[in-house]
Amino acid sequence: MGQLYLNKVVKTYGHFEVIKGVSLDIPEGEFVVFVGPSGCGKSTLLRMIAGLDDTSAGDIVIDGERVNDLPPVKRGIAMVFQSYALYPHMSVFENIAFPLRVEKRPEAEIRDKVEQVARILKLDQRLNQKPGQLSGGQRQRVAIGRAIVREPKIFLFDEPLSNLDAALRADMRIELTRLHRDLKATMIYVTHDQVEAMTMADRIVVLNGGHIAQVGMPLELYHKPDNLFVAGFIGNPKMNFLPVLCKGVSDEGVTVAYGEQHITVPVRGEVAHMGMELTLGIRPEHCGLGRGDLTIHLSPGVIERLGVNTIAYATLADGAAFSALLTGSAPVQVDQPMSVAIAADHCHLFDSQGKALERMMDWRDQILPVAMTAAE
Ligand SMILES: Nc1ncnc2c1ncn2[C@@H]1O[C@H](COP(=O)(O)OP(=O)(O)OP(=O)(O)O)[C@@H](O)[C@H]1O
Repeated sequence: MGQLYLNKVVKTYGHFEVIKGVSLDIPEGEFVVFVGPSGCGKSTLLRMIAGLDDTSAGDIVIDGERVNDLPPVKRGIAMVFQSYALYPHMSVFENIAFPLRVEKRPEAEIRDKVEQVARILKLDQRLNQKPGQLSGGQRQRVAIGRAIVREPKIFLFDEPLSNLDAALRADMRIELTRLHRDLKATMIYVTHDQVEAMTMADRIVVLNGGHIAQVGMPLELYHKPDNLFVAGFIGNPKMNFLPVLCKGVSDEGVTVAYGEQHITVPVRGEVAHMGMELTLGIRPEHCGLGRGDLTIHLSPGVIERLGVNTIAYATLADGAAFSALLTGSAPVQVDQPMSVAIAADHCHLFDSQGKALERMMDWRDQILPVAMTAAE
C-alpha cells in the first residue's frame, strides 16, 4: 500500500498563501519528484504530507483515509532530511533500530530487521561505528536505513543529497533508484536539482509559486513543456526564448518571422493568427554549425569547453541572451562572430500567456533521433 491523493490542498501563513490548491494523485510504488525554484513551496507540501505542517484547506488522503488530523507517526510515512538527523552518541545499529525501539519491538526482531536493512544499504560492516566516523554518504544511508526499517507506506525525502559532493551525489542517485526498484515503495522526493529529478523520477511535479506548473514523465516535460516556465526550468543550459511574429497558419504548422527569416514550426495553430506576438523556444543542444531552417548569428562572450561539448553564451543584437551547446570541441572563439542553425522540428512556440502551442509530433517519437538538417 502507499497511494497518496492530494485534493485542493492549501497552506497559508497569515494572509500569505504558500500552497494554492494543489491536487495530485500518486499511485502506489511511484517515484515522484517535486522540483521548482527556491520558495515555490516544495518543502512545505512535503511537510504537509508528513504532518509536520498542518493543512489550511483541502484533503490529504493516504490509502483511502483522510489523514489531515492524524499526527505524523500515525500516517505510515517516513521522512529523510538533508541534515541526516542522526543521534551522534548512538552506533549505526542503534540509529537504525531507533524507531523499532520506540515501538518496543522484540530484541530478536530488531536485530533481524536492522541487519537486513544494513545489508541492503551496504552498512553491515559499520554497525558498531558512530555517525562521526562515517562519510556524508554513509551517514545519509544510515538515515535512509532508519526510514526503511519502519516499513512505511510512503517515503518522503527532503533534498537528501544536497550536503554531498558531486561525485557522491551521482552514486547516491543510482543507489536510491536501485532501492526504489527493490522496495517497490512509493517515494516522494524534493529537490531543486533537475538532474536528480530527470534521472530518478517516474513522474516529475514542477511547482511554481505554490501551483503545479506541469506533471509528467521526465522526457515528456523535456520534449513537451506545457508552458514557458517548465520549458525554461527543465533543461540545462536553459531553453533560449526569442520574440517572433506570426505570419500564417497552415497544415504544416505556424509560420513565424524572426527578423527577415521565416520558419514554419510544426505545432497546431488553432490559437494563433497573423500578426500575433509569440515566443520561439530553442534548446541550446538543438543548435548546430551546419545548415538548418533558422540561422542565428552571434558573437559569444563566454565559451565553456567541457570536452564532450562546447557551450557558447552570447547576447543577441536585440539584447536577448542566447546559448548554443555544440557537440565535441567546436571551433568557436570568444568575440568571434559565428552562426548556428536550428531545425524547425526542434522548435517550440508559446503564446503571449506563456502557454505552449501543441506540437504535432508525439513527444515519444522525439526520443528517437530526428533527422536534423542543422547537425548535418
Ligand atoms: N513558517 C513559515 N512562516 C511564514 N512563511 C513561511 C514559513 N515556512 C515557509 N514559508 C514561506 O513559504 C514559501 C515556500 O517555502 P518552502 O520552504 O516550501 O519553499 P521551497 O520550494 O522548499 O524552497 P527551498 O528550495 O528554498 O527550500 C516561501 O516563500 C517561504 O518564505
